[in-house]
Amino acid sequence: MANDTTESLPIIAITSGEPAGIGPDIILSALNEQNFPARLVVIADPDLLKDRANTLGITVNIQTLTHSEDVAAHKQGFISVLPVTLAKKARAGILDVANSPYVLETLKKAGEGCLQKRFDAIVTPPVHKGVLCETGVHFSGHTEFFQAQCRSPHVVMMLATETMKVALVTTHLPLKEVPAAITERSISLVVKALNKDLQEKFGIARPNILVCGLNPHAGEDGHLGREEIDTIIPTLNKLRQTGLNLIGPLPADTLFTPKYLDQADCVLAMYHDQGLPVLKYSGFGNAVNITLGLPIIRTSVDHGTAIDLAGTGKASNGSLKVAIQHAINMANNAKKFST
Ligand SMILES: NC(=O)c1ccc[n+]([C@@H]2O[C@H](COP(=O)([O-])OP(=O)(O)OC[C@H]3O[C@@H](n4cnc5c(N)ncnc54)[C@H](O)[C@@H]3O)[C@@H](O)[C@H]2O)c1
Ligand SMILES: N[C@H](C(=O)O)[C@H](O)COP(=O)(O)O
Repeated sequence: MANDTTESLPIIAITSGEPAGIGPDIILSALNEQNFPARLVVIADPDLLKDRANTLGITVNIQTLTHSEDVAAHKQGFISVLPVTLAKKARAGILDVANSPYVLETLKKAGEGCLQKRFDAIVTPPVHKGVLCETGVHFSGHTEFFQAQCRSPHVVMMLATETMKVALVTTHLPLKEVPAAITERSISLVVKALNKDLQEKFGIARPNILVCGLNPHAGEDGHLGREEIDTIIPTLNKLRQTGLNLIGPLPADTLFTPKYLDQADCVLAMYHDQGLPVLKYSGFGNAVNITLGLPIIRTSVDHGTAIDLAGTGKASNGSLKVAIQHAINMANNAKKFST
């Protein structure tokens, strides 16, 4: 039975991720190596975790919960599981579309639990977008999945290391669709949501946001593209008039240098592969992915399913540990704000 101290700990739901990937491996190793100051509920098939623990030679006590509320404070070596059953036994390293509904069900349960306040936050190990799409459901990312589930008008993907934060105007969009998606509306919604969450979730009173251009050399005065002149600059100017502290748009190739980064709390990139490769180069394996603009707290790892490493014991659990700790910190902060 939970005591007073236990009850003050946030309940963090952790989904299993793609069962053929490294999600189960890193959950087992992270929860086995470290005590987290929280109540952790892993939403997964308990047999998946037991099988993978055997494969990896990890000794862990896996307890199946009937009600998520019964979860005890996390202790190294103990894993509390809210069960969801796989359609087929998962094989490490071999994707099977038959298990895609299982993956979606774990996400759905985590989101519902958070919306119903049974969980304080969600942490998501990686899913494989391709095998989820093979079911016929279009799945472009957790970000968009939870946006739809929470009916949030606009969300922001932000990845962070200890020294750098990078947020995106567009998320999982084919490159050829990016220019049309860079509009006054999309930039304004993202900048406002980003500014608000940097203040409320990260305690930055007046965030400095460094904004990338879209085109090479930020359009070179219109000779290499007009999106800066037609859309980005006028939109940033309007936003500045509301008191926001925005720098740019600057050419993305030279913006990621200390001269500019030192002045900024966060970089806003126009598209996925403009911003994330820089962040991952600087901190892959220790960064966290945070979805801003949701009514719930959701963090994730900075890497994918690494199918080549599943079941080998070679996957790093660093980013998962960071994602869990961030979720705990954000949940504790949210509790402070609400009391
Ligand atoms: N949070 C998420 O759900 C998430 C994030 C990124 C990618 N993905 C998905 O993962 C799938 C595979 O993507 P990918 O191949 O581009 O990227 P990936 O991150 O799975 O793999 C890229 C490289 O990094 C290595 N790697 C990844 N994670 C590692 C870890 N924890 N420890 C050591 N090495 C690691 C892999 O072995 C591989 O060489 C795709 O479907 C993609 O959409 C999901
Ligand atoms: N864009 C993320 C990355 O490159 O790390 C990744 O695809 C995960 O996105 P979701 O959190 O939306 O699944």
